[in-house]
Amino acid sequence: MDIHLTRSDVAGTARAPPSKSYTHRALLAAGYSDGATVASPLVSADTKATARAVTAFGGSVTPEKGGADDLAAADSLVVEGFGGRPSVPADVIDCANSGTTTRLVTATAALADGGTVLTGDSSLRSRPQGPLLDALDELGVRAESTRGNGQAPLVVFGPLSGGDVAIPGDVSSQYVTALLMAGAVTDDGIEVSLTTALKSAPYVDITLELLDEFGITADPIGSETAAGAEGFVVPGGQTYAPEDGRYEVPGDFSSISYLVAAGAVAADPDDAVRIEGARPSAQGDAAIVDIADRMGATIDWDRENGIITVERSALSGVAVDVGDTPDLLPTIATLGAVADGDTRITNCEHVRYKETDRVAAMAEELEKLGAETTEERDVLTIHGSESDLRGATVDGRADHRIVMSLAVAALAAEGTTTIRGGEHVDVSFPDFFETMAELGARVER
Ligand SMILES: O=C(O)C1=C[C@@H](OP(=O)(O)O)[C@@H](O)[C@H](O)C1
Ligand SMILES: C=C(OP(=O)(O)O)C(=O)O
Repeated sequence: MDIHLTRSDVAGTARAPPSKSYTHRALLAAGYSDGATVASPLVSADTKATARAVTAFGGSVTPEKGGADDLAAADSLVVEGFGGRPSVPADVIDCANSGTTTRLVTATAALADGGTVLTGDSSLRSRPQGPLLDALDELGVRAESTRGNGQAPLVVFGPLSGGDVAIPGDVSSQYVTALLMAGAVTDDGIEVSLTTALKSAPYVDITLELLDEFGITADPIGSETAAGAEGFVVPGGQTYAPEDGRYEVPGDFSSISYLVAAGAVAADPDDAVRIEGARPSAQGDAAIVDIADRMGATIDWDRENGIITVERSALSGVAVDVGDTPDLLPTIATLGAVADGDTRITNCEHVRYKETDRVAAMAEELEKLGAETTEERDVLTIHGSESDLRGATVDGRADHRIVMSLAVAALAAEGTTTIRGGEHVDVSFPDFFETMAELGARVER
C-alpha cells in the first residue's frame, strides 16, 4: 500500500501502543504456565505469530470478552497454557515476519518430544539463527536449518533436559531470552556463557523482569543487569505463574520513538505532542527521551503518570551508540536528517540483521529525500546541515520501522512523500497512520 504524506504540523495527545517485546514474552510465558491472562496486549502481526505458536504446542489464546476470534478487539487475552510440556505441533509453525517468535519458539520446540518445523516470510528466512541452533545442538537437541545456512526453515527435535552452553552475544540477544525462558522448565536448568559481549542487552533485562513477574528465577552472572554479564543462569524445574494469574503489558518505547520524533521535528510551534502510556520499565528504547533532549528538543517525561510532552525545537546532531538500542536507529537517523550538523550513529552492525539491513535502508531512503549520509559497516552518519528534505517516493523495504521513520521524515520534507509498503506497520504499530492523522498529519492512502 502506498502512503502519501504531505508536510504538516502535528499536535495533541496520542497513546503509545502496548509493548511488542513484553507481549511476545507474556504470551509465551503464559503458554509455559498452566494458564494466565495477558492484559493490554499488543495484537499485531508479530504477536499473533507467537499466539499461533502457543496454540500449536497445545495451549490456546482467546479474547477475555467479545468475539471469539477477534484478538485485535480484546483488552485482555486468556491463555490456556501447556504447563511447561509443549506437544509436538500438528503442522509447521509460521513465524511470519517475527524474529522474536522464531528465536523464542525454537527453544520451546526443543522441549517437545518430537519434531517441529518453523518458517516465515522471505525476510525472516534471511535472518541468522545459526548460533541458537548450535547452542541447542550442544545441549543435545537436533536443531538444523533445512538449507544448512543457519536460516529458516528450521527443524528441531527435542526433548531438551538442560545443561551448560556457550553462545555469542553480538548477533541477537533473543537467543539468550529463548534459552532462559525454556530453561526454567527443563529438568536441569541452563547456564549460558557469552563468548562475545552482549548487544541489545536491555532486551534480556526485559526478559528477566517478566520472568520475575511470572515467578521464575533467572540471573545474570557477574553483573546486576544484562549489560556487562558474562552469562546467565536459570534453574530447572520451575513453574510459571504470575501473581493473581494476570500480567499487564506496558507501553512500547520503540513505537513511542516515532511520536517523540514527530513532535520534535513537526509539532505545531504553538502547541506540543503529548504521549500517554509511557511508564518506566526495563525497555532500553526509553533512551529516545534522552537522545531527543541531547539533540535540543524541548521534552518532558512525567514518569509517574507515564506522559511525555515534546515541543518542536531546533535540533543539533549528536553521537549515539545504539549497541543497546538497535530499534532506535531508524528514528535517530530521521532526527539527524532534520538536525543541524552531523549525527553519528555508532555500534550499529547488528542493526543490519533485522527485517531488512536498516543501516543501508535508512542511508539510501533518506538520500532519496535529500539527506546526505555516510554509511560504514558499524557507523551511520547523517549530515544534517547538508540535508534539505523534499518529498520523493521512498521504499519502506517491507520493514515497519523503516516505514514509520520515513513517515516522520515526510512530516518535515517539502511537498508530498510517497512511502511504499505502508501496510507493514501492522507488525508493531497497526494504528500508526490513524494516530498520525489524529495528530494532524496529512496522510492519504
Ligand atoms: O527480544 C526482543 O524483544 C527484541 C530484541 C532485539 O533484537 P536483537 O536482540 O536481535 O538485537 C530487538 O531488535 C527486537 O526488535 C526485539
Ligand atoms: C527487529 C524487530 O523485531 P523481531 O526481531 O522480532 O523481528 C523489530 O521489531 O524491530
